[in-house]
Amino acid sequence: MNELTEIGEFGLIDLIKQDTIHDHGTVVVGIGDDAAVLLPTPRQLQLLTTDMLVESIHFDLTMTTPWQLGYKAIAVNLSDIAAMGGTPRHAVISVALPATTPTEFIINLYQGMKEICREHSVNIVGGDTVSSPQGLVINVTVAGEVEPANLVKRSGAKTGDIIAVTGVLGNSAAGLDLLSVGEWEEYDFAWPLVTAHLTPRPQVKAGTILAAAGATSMDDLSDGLASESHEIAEASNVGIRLYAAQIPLSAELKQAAEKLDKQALDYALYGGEDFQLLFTMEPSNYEMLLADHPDLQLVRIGEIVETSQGVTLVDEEGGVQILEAKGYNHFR
Ligand SMILES: Nc1ncnc2c1ncn2[C@@H]1O[C@H](COP(=O)(O)OP(=O)(O)O)[C@@H](O)[C@H]1O
Ligand SMILES: Cc1ncc(C[n+]2csc(CCOP(=O)(O)OP(=O)(O)O)c2C)c(N)n1
Ligand SMILES: [Mg+2]
Ligand SMILES: [Mg+2]
Ligand SMILES: [Mg+2]
Repeated sequence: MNELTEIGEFGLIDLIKQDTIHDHGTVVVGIGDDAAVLLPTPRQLQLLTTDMLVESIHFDLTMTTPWQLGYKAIAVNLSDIAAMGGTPRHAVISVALPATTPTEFIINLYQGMKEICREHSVNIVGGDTVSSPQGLVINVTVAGEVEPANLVKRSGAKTGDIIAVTGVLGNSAAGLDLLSVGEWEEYDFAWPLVTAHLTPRPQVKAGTILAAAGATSMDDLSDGLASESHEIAEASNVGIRLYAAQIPLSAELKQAAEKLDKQALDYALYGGEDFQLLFTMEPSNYEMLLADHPDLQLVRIGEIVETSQGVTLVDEEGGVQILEAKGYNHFR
């Protein structure tokens, strides 16, 4: 059992099918028919999101194990459900595989996917498997649910709201740079950064707590703080003022930045793939949230201002500069 040519498409699907359903009550039909059949929770809004990972664009097989890649492919999608205040329920997974892919690779890829699905009780209810003439492509679609009152869009930020994040930023991008340079095992600061990049933890629990606490807008940080701040500013028709000194940077990121001759703050602003949540909230609600949830690593990084002020960054000396919307952008 070495290459896919030996077991074929259907043999592969049989291998994938095991351990995919956690919530039998909501899956009427899972893998094995023409479509999955799902039972939605009454009076909940249905969320549907999809993100694709393409070899050489989103991952490099010399830097990641298949298990880590599978974990991340699901994680980035759960992150988008989290950013709406929702709970992920079901996933469909499509893979385009070069025919020379070892069967072992696919098994490990799915083990990574199944691990994170187990952590979040997400059912894998279907997918598609095709051959690829060149490079591996993984597309995941996740369905989730949210109470109508807890839905958080990008568009609800109001002047006077605080803007905050759920954890440190920049680790993932620095991790990618360390992986690209190689020999990162030599540095004791590298591990949390490389881990943040290869197996990001989607902030699903935090997302539901923030939603219930009255977040007025929310977005997940896939493209970097600068870019996602602009997304919220535009969708909400507001301005945003961020304070460089308040942006949470890990000690490991600072060490890595020094080693790589880069600015730690630049990783946080423009790096992307941190998959923390960026959200806005009325200050009084935020104070209550902090008191009720010391378990969350929330950090206030700025405030919502008038639209005319645009999106700005206050530097450590108090100087105000326009924050460009640069970050990860396909095709640019
Ligand atoms: N090819 C596409 N066809 C239809 N909608 C798309 C396509 N690509 C992106 N979108 C939509 O555009 C919006 C922004 O996409 P994206 O930047 O990928 O969001 P996110 O950063 O949350 O993953 C989303 O509503 C997404 O569903
Ligand atoms: C080999 C490799 N090169 C570069 C990157 C960096 N990178 C690729 S895509 C991306 C942004 C996030 O991906 P995208 O498809 O834009 O996700 P979305 O915003 O739709 O969630 C970043 C930072 C990477 N992860 N791996
Ligand atoms: Mg997307
Ligand atoms: Mg996304
Ligand atoms: Mg993007």
